[in-house]
Amino acid sequence: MTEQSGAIAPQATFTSGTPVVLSLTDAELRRGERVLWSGLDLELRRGEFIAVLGPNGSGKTSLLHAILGRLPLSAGTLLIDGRPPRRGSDLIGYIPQQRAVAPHMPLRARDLVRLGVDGHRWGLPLGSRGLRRRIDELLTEVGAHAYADMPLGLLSGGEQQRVRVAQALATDPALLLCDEPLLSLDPHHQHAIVDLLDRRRRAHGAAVLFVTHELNPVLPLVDRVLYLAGGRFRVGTPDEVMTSSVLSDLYGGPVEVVRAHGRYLIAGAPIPHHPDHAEGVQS
Ligand SMILES: Nc1ncnc2c1ncn2[C@@H]1O[C@H](COP(=O)(O)OP(=O)(O)OP(=O)(O)O)[C@@H](O)[C@H]1O
Repeated sequence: MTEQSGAIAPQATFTSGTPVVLSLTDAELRRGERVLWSGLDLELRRGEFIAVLGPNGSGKTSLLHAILGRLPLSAGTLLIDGRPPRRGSDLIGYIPQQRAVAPHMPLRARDLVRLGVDGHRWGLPLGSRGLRRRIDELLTEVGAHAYADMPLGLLSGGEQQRVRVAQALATDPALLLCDEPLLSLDPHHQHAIVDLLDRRRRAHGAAVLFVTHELNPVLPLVDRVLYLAGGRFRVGTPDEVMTSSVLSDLYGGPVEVVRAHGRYLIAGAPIPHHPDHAEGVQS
């Protein structure tokens, strides 16, 4: 059984009158012959935080790619701020899954953030002084200014992740898509990244769709959970979804969920191997 931490109750930053940023209606996504999920109805409002959980291959990253306009739905509709998705939208900030950066790669932290600032810009480019100021502001916001001129490949995983967050915030997005941003970070760095995202959500009303295998580190922020498994899904508050009966139903086998001290302890989900998990245990 694995233990996941998180003790504070989430404080809603949105109401039913808050604008909807993302809406999926009767959405289906296929990859090849396989239906990853279907019949998905989901609305995400400004300031709302949804954790996306599910075993390997259940279609979590593919959902983000559909929202980014990289993968078309096979059925249903997907709207971002009322319009169909398109690549490079200023409305979306994206923190992709971490990949190793070669130490000799000449890209500095500020270069990566610059891609976020002017890679999206349609209008007049920022003057070089304005551009530098904006990049400095973003790096300062995430506490990464000290290593602005360091090659990315020489930064630690946690430092790189801060820089990726700065890049994702560059256009002041209404929607943040985060693909396992806490992977391989120690609890201190996990907390720092979660805190950055939460501050942005509260100060700017960004909605967050957060793909993760570990719910507890973000539990204080989570308004709802979208759990994908075996081509099916459940959406609801953590207490509605993270139950033995819901997860046993989704997995088609016995799963035990215990809530203790504001944490979920889960055992028995029949998942394929994942590097971050003990066998047979799932968040
Ligand atoms: N380019 C592709 N062409 C065809 N199938 C693909 C492609 N990329 C991914 N898939 C398949 O789509 C399925 C869903 O992949 P996806 O990466 O969305 O899952 P995931 O839930 O994010 O998994 P993980 O937890 O391992 O990151 C997988 O079975 C995968 O093999």
